[in-house]
Amino acid sequence: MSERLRIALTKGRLQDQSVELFEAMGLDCTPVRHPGRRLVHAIPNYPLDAVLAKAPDVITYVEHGVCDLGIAGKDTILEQGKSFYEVLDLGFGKCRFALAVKQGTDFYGTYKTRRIATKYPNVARKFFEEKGMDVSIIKIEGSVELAPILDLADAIVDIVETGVTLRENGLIPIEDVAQVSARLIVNTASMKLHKAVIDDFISRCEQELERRR
Ligand SMILES: Nc1ncnc2c1ncn2[C@@H]1O[C@H](COP(=O)(O)OP(=O)(O)OP(=O)(O)O)[C@@H](O)[C@H]1O
Ligand SMILES: O=P(O)(O)OC[C@H]1O[C@H](OP(=O)(O)OP(=O)(O)O)[C@H](O)[C@@H]1O
Repeated sequence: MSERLRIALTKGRLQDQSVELFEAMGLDCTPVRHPGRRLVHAIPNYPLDAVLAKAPDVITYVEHGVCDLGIAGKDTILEQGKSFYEVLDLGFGKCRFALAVKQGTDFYGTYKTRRIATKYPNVARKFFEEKGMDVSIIKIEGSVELAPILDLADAIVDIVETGVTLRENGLIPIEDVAQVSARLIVNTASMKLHKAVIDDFISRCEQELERRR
């Protein structure tokens, strides 16, 4: 295996668990554990460079083929589309997309066009299209729970993990939209060009995931 692969890791919540997975697979992740401000790190004992990127950019880098592999949440994958292979559910970063409203709101009991605030407009649009409901989507960049409080929106579609953020802001989930967890994704051309090393990487991942079951 002479060629080196490049993997884009989602910075933030998924980063530590990605590194723990790699270490359990036998990869020396010392450089990624102490990144400083560096964004690219060579794995010394495996032909792999790890790139630290924001979630939507992980998808962009893999789709463009400048990274062969990526780890991204299913939330980002559902939002951004997928012209890549999604090969493994990595079993961490578990949360869900939910539709949530202010406590006491009868969301379905009106004929008015509902206003939906979300960081994930494509996911929200598809969810309501499948219900045949006409809604107005308002894109928010974060702390989406503010939108119903400020009366900008009738409901939100957002990630829920423990439910604490909803609860502390007087909101309740009324419907699940989709389950979310971290996924391993692969560029379609890389899968052919670097088949041996990518197969090796995937099978190491699978062995570790199997051991965890
Ligand atoms: N409670 C949670 N809230 C948000 N994302 C979560 C949660 N639990 C797991 N995740 C996963 O972690 C990924 C990265 O989330 P993280 O909040 O670190 O970055 P982000 O959504 O880009 O936020 P920020 O812009 O604040 O960095 C999400 O795309 C999702 O797949
Ligand atoms: O159910 P919980 O465990 O409370 O987690 C869910 C919250 O975490 C995420 O927000 P994040 O911290 O990423 O900040 P953001 O809203 O600015 O994206 C998400 O958007 C929810 O607000």
